Amino acid sequence: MRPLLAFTPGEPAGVGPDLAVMMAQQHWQADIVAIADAGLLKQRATELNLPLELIPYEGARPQSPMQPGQLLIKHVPLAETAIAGALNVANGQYVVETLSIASDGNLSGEFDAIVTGPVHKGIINEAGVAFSGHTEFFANKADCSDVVMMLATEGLRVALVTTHIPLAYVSKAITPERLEKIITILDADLRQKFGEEQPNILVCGLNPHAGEGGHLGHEEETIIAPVIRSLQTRGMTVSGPYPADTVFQPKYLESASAVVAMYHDQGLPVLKYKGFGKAVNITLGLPYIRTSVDHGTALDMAGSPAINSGSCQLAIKTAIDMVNNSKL
Ligand SMILES: NC(=O)c1ccc[n+]([C@@H]2O[C@H](COP(=O)([O-])OP(=O)(O)OC[C@H]3O[C@@H](n4cnc5c(N)ncnc54)[C@H](O)[C@@H]3O)[C@@H](O)[C@H]2O)c1
Ligand SMILES: N[C@H](C(=O)O)[C@H](O)COP(=O)(O)O
Repeated sequence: MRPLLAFTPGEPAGVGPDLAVMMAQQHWQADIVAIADAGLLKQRATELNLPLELIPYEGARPQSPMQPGQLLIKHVPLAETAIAGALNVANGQYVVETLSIASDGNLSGEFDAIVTGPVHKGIINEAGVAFSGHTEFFANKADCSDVVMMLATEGLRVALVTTHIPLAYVSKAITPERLEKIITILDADLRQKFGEEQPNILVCGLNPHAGEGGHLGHEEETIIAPVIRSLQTRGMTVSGPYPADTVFQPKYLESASAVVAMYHDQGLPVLKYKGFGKAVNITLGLPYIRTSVDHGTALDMAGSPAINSGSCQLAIKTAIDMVNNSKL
């Protein structure tokens, strides 16, 4: 059976609606349902001068695949007409509503995966919804206390121990329990969803030079190294803590399945420098598959044919591959 994916374009003033129109021009080995305002997608198709026939999705898988230029749509109305590039707090709830529908549909088994376009975290908060990111939102909706944000590009995967929290909170958030859960989820999903027989996981330290033997911080000696030793005794191939400024070199990465970074901006700038526009964001540990683009709302590019849709294409392809791998 062909996978059925839910696609949420995200922020209506950003590039997400354009990405929905662009990806509808391609033939996919899956059926894709956009969960969005139908008029918004039509408007962007006109701005991009691309054909778009929206086929209402009634809850049943289509009999035959969509043709290029066609897209299944589950219509969710905007509060106000969206203007490309102009955030509107009135539409903040709309974005959250599309994510909720996608989440519910995946939890019930209606969809096989969610692929998300970029949201603007700030405007959703201004709309009165406490929101730090899709990762945390979907984890909460699925009642998962721990999930893993992993970004992947050719030759590098980076998984994060902490995600969207202020830097000032990071050290306290790195507990032995959390670190052990994150690496355990990563190891399990690399096996189950990426077909790795014995994942090789490299773990960064938190402090400069991985604490320099305790002279520049103690988290390596008190938390990270003991967790690594404990996981090694459980048969995992996990090593570190490595200084984050030296681990990202071919000597280490050539045999690595993933690098575990302690916080968002320890790992993601390296990943995005290597592969921005060619990377995918994957949430591990959810009861369903979720992938996303590697970029934000790019308000300055909304409605422009110069948008790079590479990451969106990779996010869809990765979701399809993961669904198919999970069925093996
Ligand atoms: N997946 C997501 O939902 C996601 C990911 C990252 C950031 N964000 C959010 O996006 C908002 C804006 O963040 P930002 O400005 O730091 O990053 P951004 O990725 O939106 O933009 C950074 C730069 O990259 C360019 N760019 C980004 N995507 C592009 C594309 N597909 N094609 C061409 N150029 C592109 C932009 O024009 C801009 O110059 C923030 O609210 C942030 O939290 C969301
Ligand atoms: N941390 C992600 C990135 O930098 O690409 C981004 O903010 C999206 O995260 P969510 O998938 O949790 O929204």
